[in-house]
Amino acid sequence: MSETPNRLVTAVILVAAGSGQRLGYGMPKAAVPLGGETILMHALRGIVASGVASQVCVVLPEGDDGLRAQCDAFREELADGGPLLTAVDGGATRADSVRQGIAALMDGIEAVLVHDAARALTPESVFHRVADALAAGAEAVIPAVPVVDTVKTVAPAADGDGTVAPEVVTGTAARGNLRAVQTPQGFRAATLRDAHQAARTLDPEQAAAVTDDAMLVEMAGTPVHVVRGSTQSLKITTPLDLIFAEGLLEGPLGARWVEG
Ligand SMILES: Nc1ccn([C@@H]2O[C@H](COP(=O)(O)OP(=O)(O)OP(=O)(O)O)[C@@H](O)[C@H]2O)c(=O)n1
Ligand SMILES: C[C@](O)(CO)[C@H](O)COP(=O)(O)O
Repeated sequence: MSETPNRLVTAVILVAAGSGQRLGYGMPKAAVPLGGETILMHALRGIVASGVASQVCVVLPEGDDGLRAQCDAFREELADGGPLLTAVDGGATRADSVRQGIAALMDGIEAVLVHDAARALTPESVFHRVADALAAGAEAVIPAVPVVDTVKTVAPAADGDGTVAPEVVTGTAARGNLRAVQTPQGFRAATLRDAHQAARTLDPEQAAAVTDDAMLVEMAGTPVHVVRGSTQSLKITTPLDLIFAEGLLEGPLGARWVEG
């Protein structure tokens, strides 16, 4: 029978410095209320409950005293023996915010999980699958779920066709090979550091096309392994997503639904 290898000393970088434009609440998304707490607090509690982290490094909107106070209060709430909770200011892009988190990692961290605060309801089991794959020897691990829609590529319609519709289909992706990728994304600490260091040489157009940390590791030619994600790890991006998230918390049984 195979045994689960010992987990690596792990930090979770929780990126929460986004402005939440698409949610449209007029405040940073991490501060938006969800089931009586903020999105930030749901994300933080989920990470700590998973037990994978020796350090949690929260990356906040610069100068947001309210969210920083929530982190300070949570630090007090954590029992002795809980993870070190560090709070730092974020940057202009998600990748900049991740780099701010990397700079604040404590000595001795062997693995890093980068997690979106926007995926505030991620089940503990997903953290475990990512951490266990790293412990088993992977350098990079991402959680993902199968794509349920048919996905096509498009291009602007040629002159004349635009009177009918603005775009035409150029191809249909093979759905069996497609995965919708989530967070937490896990990496050996050196692998993540090197990938983000290399990303500093990208031109602005290339940098804008980088939408997750795994892409940077892929560019370095490092294999990125895939474990099962969860539909409960939805990224709260639009007002409809927030309605779904409220529904998960306030379901008919009055309990948080957990999809392992
Ligand atoms: N400069 C940024 C941009 C994003 N993020 C974080 O990255 C995650 C994914 O980003 P997204 O869901 O796009 O959040 P926002 O940038 O806040 O959303 P929007 O694009 O609608 O403004 C979020 O947890 C967000 O807080 C961050 O830490 N720093
Ligand atoms: C990292 C991510 O959550 C993986 O799906 C996603 O790419 C973040 O995208 P966003 O546009 O920054 O929300």
